[in-house]
Amino acid sequence: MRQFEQSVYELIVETSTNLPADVRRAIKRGTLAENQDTRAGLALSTITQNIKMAEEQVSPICQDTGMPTFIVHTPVGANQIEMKKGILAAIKRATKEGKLRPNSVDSLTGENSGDNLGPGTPVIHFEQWEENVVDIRLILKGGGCENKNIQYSLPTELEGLGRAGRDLDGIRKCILHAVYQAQGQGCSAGFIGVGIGGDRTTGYELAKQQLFRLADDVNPVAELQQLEEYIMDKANKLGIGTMGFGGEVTLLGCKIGAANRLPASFFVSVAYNCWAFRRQGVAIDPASGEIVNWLYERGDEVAIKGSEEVTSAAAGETILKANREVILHTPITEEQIRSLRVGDVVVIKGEMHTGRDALHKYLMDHDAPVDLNGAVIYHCGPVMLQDEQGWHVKAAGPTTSIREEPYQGDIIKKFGIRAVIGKGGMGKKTLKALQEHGGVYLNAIGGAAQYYAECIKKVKGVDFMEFGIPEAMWHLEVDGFAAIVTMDSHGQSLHADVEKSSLERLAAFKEPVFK
Ligand SMILES: O=C(O)C[C@H](O)C(=O)O
Ligand code: SF4
Repeated sequence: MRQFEQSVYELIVETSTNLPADVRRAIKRGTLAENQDTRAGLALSTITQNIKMAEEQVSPICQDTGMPTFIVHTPVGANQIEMKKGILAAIKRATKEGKLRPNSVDSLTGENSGDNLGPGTPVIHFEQWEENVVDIRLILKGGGCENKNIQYSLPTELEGLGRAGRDLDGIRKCILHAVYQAQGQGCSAGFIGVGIGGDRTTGYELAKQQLFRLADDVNPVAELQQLEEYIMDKANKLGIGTMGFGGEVTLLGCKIGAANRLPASFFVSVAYNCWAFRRQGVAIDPASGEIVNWLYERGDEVAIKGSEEVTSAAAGETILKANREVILHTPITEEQIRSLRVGDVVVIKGEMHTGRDALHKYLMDHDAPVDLNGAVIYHCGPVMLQDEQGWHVKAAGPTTSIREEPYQGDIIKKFGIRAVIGKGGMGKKTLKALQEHGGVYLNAIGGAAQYYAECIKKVKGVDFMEFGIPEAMWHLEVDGFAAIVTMDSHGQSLHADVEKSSLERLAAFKEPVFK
């Protein structure tokens, strides 16, 4: 069984660091369909560059390596208990080596187990089959896109689309709405798996199972194939675009499955997956435990570059080309912030401090361990490794900022923070605080964890390690850290604008299509 554990370890590393070929092709199609000189086009170039960097460095594509979920088919008589032990050991090793972020958090105490093991994590589904091979598939789906999953109970009323009944047309409306409500927060352009029917639990399971289909397969059920094509076409007319920046490409894949339901229930469950769509699988010889073959074509066989060649790994360069570029040295003054407008590209040199859910809650009624006057807060939960020289950043992209909405405005004012970096945008309360205090919200490219890790030159220190690695407050020295102003100190928010215009576009699909 020792070899089995090694095989699962290889599966985990491959899944976390190398996007499979079908996903790369979908991203490449998206890149070619997007206007290169827009914010969305440039974000796609950054994503492309990040995918290459992760592959070359064998490091996580995104810092959020998600909830490891295994679907395992075993021959009759195979020892599933031993296999489970092998999977757990492989998870532990991959975490220790920085291929997975410690992501298993006690829901009552908030304590991070540190090794990705704990009640309910990882998720392992075993099923027997009559083949003489072990088939293991793994998906690493991050928390930000998981938060954008949605389940509808038909009939219902939907914003922009009106009544959705218990028929194919009602299902159509739910799926379009699911894409709309995700906006850029799940790191669009995304992939969706849809489960029609089942109960609340199996509906979501069915939705997630769809994500194991190939991105470019053809649905064997004719009406579902038709619906998939319709959704791909119309969702890409919503104008949400990559990272919610507006643009032509909002959805990269749509896979729909159906199961029977109870007479009283009619669920449509949607699993939203970010562009960092990490899933792979291996067939394993049950006797030796060795990998026989990979179940999805591996990414290194497909060049990811789009029409525009992205060659330089120098962070910042790609998104700088088309926009006004402003270099900010920390600490930042109010005057500098007031000169910034939505659409500007900012390049930060100096210090930034990470802070996410646990820290924001804490700072509401405690002092900060460092002076935050003129400071930059980065919504980020990095992957970190420690050796004799100290801490090293292995992956460090932004996390979804909206979770901090209840705290952010107050914290900006209390500590004199000037810039908040994250992704997906924030709400009205934060916008008001930015205006009153003189602050700015900067959108980094979600999932581009290698790209941003390269901008971090030094780890200067850390506070609150008791919150666990992702939630601790890391003090980082950065250079060339580029992000886009999407909320400024003059009351402008790109996120509010895109949300409004995409709702108007959604409403254009109100009339029945499938009778
Ligand atoms: O937890 C994270 O690092 C990011 C998360 O996946 C998110 O999208 O917000
Ligand atoms: S940060 Fe974005 S790319 Fe990474 S897991 Fe979250 S949603 Fe996916």
